[in-house]
Amino acid sequence: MQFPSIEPLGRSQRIMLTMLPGLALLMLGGLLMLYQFHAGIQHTLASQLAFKLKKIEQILDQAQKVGESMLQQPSLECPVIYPEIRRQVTTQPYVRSMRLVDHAGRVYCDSVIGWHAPAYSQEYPRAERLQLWRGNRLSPWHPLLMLWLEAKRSDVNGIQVVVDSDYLKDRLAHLERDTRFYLQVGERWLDEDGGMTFPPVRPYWQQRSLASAHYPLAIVMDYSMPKMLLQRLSQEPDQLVLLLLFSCTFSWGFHRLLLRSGAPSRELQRAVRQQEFIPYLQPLVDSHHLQWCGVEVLMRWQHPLDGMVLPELFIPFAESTGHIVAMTRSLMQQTAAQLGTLSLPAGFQISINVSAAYVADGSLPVDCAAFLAVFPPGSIRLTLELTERELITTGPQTDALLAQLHELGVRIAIDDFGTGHSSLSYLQKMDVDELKIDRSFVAGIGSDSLSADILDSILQLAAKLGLTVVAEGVEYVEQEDYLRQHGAHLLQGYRYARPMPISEFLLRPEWHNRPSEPRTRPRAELPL
Ligand SMILES: Nc1nc2c(ncn2[C@@H]2O[C@H](COP(=O)(O)O[C@H]3[C@@H](O)[C@H](n4cnc5c(=O)[nH]c(N)nc54)O[C@@H]3COP(=O)(O)O)[C@@H](O)[C@H]2O)c(=O)[nH]1
Repeated sequence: MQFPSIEPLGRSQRIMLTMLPGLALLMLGGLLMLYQFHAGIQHTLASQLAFKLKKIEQILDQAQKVGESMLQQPSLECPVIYPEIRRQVTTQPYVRSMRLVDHAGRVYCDSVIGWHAPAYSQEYPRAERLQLWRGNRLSPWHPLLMLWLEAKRSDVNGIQVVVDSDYLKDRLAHLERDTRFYLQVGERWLDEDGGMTFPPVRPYWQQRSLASAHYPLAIVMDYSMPKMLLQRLSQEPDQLVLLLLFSCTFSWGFHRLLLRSGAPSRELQRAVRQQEFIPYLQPLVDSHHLQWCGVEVLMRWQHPLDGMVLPELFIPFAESTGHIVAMTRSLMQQTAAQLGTLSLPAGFQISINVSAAYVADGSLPVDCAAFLAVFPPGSIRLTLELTERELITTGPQTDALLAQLHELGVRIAIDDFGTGHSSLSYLQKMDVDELKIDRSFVAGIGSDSLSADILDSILQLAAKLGLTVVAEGVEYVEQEDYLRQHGAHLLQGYRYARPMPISEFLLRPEWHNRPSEPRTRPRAELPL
């Protein structure tokens, strides 16, 4: 027969679950950070473009001013104007040369060679406002920017004001390797190094441009956003570190929140699912040979945050809310699973505490049958300790249940016998096999005559009724001697061992039928 199975959330599942919100936060934060960096970079690029355009426009403004001042001269006859043209070219910044053009389209006056200029006006015919030249006859491979100003007068068509590309490239120059700037005039491009070239097509590089409102030119930049983002990240790692820390803290907080599911009742349900209620074993010692002959299974709560929690802190609440049934069932499953594979001494007693709620629940015989089925038939003595702490309803239903249990071979013990108000009435009304003398009576041996009298009466009563007597709380050899002499069958207490995890219990030598070290009562506690 199988126990109804409990499927707790595995450790790895729990870890995954707690990591998820942290990861989600990390991703969201990462995306936000990237968005913020992206927006910051775009803003910087836009300002750089605007700044560079402004600088180039300033150069052209200056060139225009110089050209216009020439066109306003009363006579533009070359011999007359030439000295002034030369003076302007040598004194004004940026302007490398100026050339006057007549209505026939010929350069008739050149700041470099005066009025003897042959008609080398091959760049002229298009007469565009702005032209990027590869060079001129004097310096064929040195790009020049020509600004054309129309004269609107009868003696001259206009003036070409030529700007040296060195000034322009200086304005385009940029230190960062992940961006390149170009000046675009018509179909031609001037790069940061002063070369005339198209921006190369590169994977993952993008282009952005800003056209001038005053001149037919644009500043174009190409840039690698992924590289710039990476660079930004490496320059400002603090944000990433902060985000990581924040995500970890968030995950950790969520983990704690998961463990503390709020209401105590839900906390118990969660702990049952996680199998946090684990069995501890305390040996039962045969009073005749003083050998370990059984165990009492005691519940401990292995709380993930609070550590090992003792039963008195949670059992009363679990009993009052009914959770004790699922908790005890889980304890029985774990005990059966861990002890069922061992070869236990014949008649090995396994005592389990059962609360009134479990008795009333009706599932006890099924769960006990499942427990017994794990062991070889007849190999163990399963004993259910019914505590006097809670009132167990006696009557036909309880009688039928006890009969069912007895049929299965399960024994019934009255725990903490003598402390409750109904000890004797239980004996009268219920078919009981064992009495467990409360440790307060054992503690009184040799020191408290009233306790000793009650103890004697319980022992005599049990003998008369033919019940097994277990004395709990045996700590000293004097108590042991007394109980042995007065007919207690089984002894339990710190004298032999404290409750311990099953793994530890199996390592103890006494388990292999070797007697434990005798422990004598300290002098101060010996009776006078
Ligand atoms: N319904 C259930 N009740 C349970 C379960 N497991 C435990 N309990 C009850 O909780 C009470 C406290 O139990 P615990 O802290 O485990 O204490 C047990 C022993 O450690 C203690 N003991 C044993 N020997 C000595 C000793 O020599 N000196 C000394 N001071 N204490 C000793 O006694 C407790 C065993 O009690 P009992 O069950 O009455 O035999 C306690 O009332 C448990 O019943 C559970 O699974 N379900």
